[in-house]
Amino acid sequence: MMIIGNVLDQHEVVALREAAESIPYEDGRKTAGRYAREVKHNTQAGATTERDAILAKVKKALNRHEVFQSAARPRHFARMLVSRYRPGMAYGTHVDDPIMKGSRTDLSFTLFLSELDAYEGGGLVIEDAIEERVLRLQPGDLVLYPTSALHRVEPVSWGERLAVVGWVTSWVRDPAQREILYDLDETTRAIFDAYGKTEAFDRLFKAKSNLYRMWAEG
Ligand SMILES: O=C(O)CCC(=O)C(=O)O
Ligand SMILES: [Fe+2]
Repeated sequence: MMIIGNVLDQHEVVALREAAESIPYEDGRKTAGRYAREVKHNTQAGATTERDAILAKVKKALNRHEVFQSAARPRHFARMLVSRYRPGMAYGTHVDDPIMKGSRTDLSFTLFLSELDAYEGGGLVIEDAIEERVLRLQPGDLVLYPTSALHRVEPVSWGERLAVVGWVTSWVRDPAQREILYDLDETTRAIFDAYGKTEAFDRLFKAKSNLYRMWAEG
């Protein structure tokens, strides 16, 4: 699990939030699986060109974001939604579908759009083996988490919570392998910054690239 700050800058967040405020929403149960449907009480933007323009901007921001790329290694986005919670809405404990629109879902993300003082409640709660984490992030910040995790959205008691949620099919399916590649990205960058493109750098970068190729699926 990872929090990635400033995926959108303040200017971009305001523009996307305003766009998200003025499009039509429909019952979120439309895209929920058999059991998740029982506990999903929210709305999501219907398929309009305005919604698609919002999602395209988010996709572009994620594709140019080095940390997101290094952590998620997206092959593509299986699905993206603009979601809206108003008072009384919540999404109870569930797991997301393993396959969406014919693609395996490896990682889920929530990109928060609303100001923290624009709603009460609405924390994203993610369970791991040891504890539950409650996340309520600043607009423009994103949490990336394994799609395998149980999670929920706490009831919104006041205001409005807007977010873009999405699912990534990763080139590298195994989280342990993704972590090794992420560490090697960080290390190669640090060695390059400190010593430049030395022979040792070339050898390390070659090893990283070869591991990536070995593990990449598709
Ligand atoms: O809105 C969120 O933070 C997560 C929503 C969610 O779990 C889902 O749409 O499957
Ligand atoms: Fe979910």
